[in-house]
Formats: sequence, C-alpha cells, structure tokens
Amino acid sequence: MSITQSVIVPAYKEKLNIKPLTTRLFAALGNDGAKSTELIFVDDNSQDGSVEEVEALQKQGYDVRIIVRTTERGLSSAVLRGFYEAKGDYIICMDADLQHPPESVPSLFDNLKTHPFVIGTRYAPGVGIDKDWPLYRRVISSTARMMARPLTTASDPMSGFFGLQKKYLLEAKDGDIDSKGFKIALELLAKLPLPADKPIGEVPFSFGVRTEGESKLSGKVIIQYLEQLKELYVFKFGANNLVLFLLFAIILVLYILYQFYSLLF
Ligand SMILES: Nc1nc2c(ncn2[C@@H]2O[C@H](COP(=O)(O)OP(=O)(O)O[C@H]3O[C@H](CO)[C@@H](O)[C@H](O)[C@@H]3O)[C@@H](O)[C@H]2O)c(=O)[nH]1
Repeated sequence: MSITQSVIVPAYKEKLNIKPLTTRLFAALGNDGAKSTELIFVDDNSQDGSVEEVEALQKQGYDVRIIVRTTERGLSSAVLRGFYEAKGDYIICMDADLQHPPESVPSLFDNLKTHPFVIGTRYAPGVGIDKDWPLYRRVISSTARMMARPLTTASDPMSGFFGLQKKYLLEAKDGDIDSKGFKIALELLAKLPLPADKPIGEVPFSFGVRTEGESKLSGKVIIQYLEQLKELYVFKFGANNLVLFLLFAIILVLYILYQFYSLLF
C-alpha cells in the first residue's frame, strides 16, 4: 500500500513524548490507516535522545522518521520543511506534546478528503481549552484569535492542529509563505490559494495538558505573532487600510496587558 497520508510533528526537546505519540497515533489509525500513513518529526537538533527514540520505533516496524535540522530553528519553518518532504497528498500537523490527541487524527484525515483545509478547533460546543490555563494565557489567546478574525473564517486559526491537501501548498506562489511566525496555520489560511466555494473543515477537540517537556511559548513569541499579523494584514488588505490602524491600536492594548502581567508575576 502506498503512502497517501502524512503526519508532521515539529519537535524541540520532546524525547519523552515521541514514543507515546507514535504508538497512540498508529493505534488510532487502525490497520489500513497505518499502512497508508507516515509520521515525520522535524527536530531542531535537540540532542536529547529523540533520534534514538525514533530509531527504536522504526525497529518495531512503525513508519516514522525524524528530520534533524542543524542550521535552522523555528516552529513554522520546521512544519513547512515536513510538509515539503511529506509523501502524502493529505497532511496533518500536530504538536509533539500530546495536547493534540492522536485519537482525533483519523477524523481530521476524513474531513480533509472533502475540504481543502481542516482545523482542529478548541472553540466548539463540548470541547475547550485546559481549565487550568491561567487568566493571562486565556486573555492572550482570545485577543490573538480576535485579531486574526479579518484574515480567515476558521474558528481557531491559532491552532497548531490542522491539515491540508498538499496540492494547495504546491500552488502557492514562490516566496509567499513566510516561515518566521509561530502561527503557521494562520499564515497558510491567509495566503494559500484555497478555493472560495469550499469551506474550511473543522474538527472539535479538547486541548490536553502537557505532562512532559516544556512549552516554548514566551514573550518573544507574542511579539513575533504581532509582526506576523501586521504582515498578513498588509498581504490581504494592502498597506493603507483602516484595519491596519485598528490592528495597531489593539496591539498597543495587548502590549500594555502583557507588560502589566510581567510586572505582577
Ligand atoms: N522543530 C521545532 N519545533 C518547535 C520549535 N518550537 C516549538 N516546537 C514544537 O512545536 C510544538 C508546539 O510548541 P509548544 O511550545 O508546545 O507550543 P505551546 O506553547 O503549547 O502552544 C500551543 O498552543 C498554540 C495555541 O495556543 C498552538 O498554536 C501551538 O501549535 C501549540 O499547540 C511542540 O511540539 C514543540 O516541540 C522549534 O523552534 N523547532
């Protein structure tokens, strides 16, 4: 059976999550799904034993490999590298830390058969984000989501759990997709030539809790997001737009909130 589906996982210092993610993913895919699916970790030279972990899984027969980048660093560029190396026509991206349940991957692949792009969404009835998220993270997350509203109809464009049909990536103009920001799904939703008459697929999922390793979210990532938003607004609406002005007003408020938080904790 040939590979038609690829799962791409950006990973930095995620050794302890590699085995549970791989075994849970292939179990969820079932026999037939597993035969047509490859799993690719894109690691930025973590040097924490992730490579050996993947080699051990290969010996057990899993179709898994790890790309180790030594000269590049960053979540979005890692995801894009995996996308371009993927053999499948249908590609899913997910985090390594098991906050994105591997058991939801088959639903995302199913959805992708009839939609050009699918988002795993935390904003749907019955699902949600971790109840233990501190207030500041909820505020940042909902503000970030609100600011992306004019760029896409997707309910959760901040999600790192998403998929696309590879042909749309290949149809993008050279140099359009920028891999600097942290929010690669938003970048792709705003810039790919997706057909206007087909909706974005949405699959609800509950955002899990990271139990191993650490989040790489930091103040720097927030600033990167704001820079990315500015670039996407200009791409979509042109430079001289009122929306851009509003964006900067919101950026200012967010920045003040962030400073306020830093002072308190
Ligand atoms: N290769 C590589 N991988 C990276 C890098 N930075 C982060 N990653 C990987 O990217 C995934 C997400 O990083 P986290 O650090 O776990 O992100 P988070 O703060 O938990 O953010 C989550 O929530 C966001 C929405 O609020 C999501 O957009 C994001 O994808 C992630 O799910 C993890 O698998 C992590 O190892 C990097 O520089 N290089």
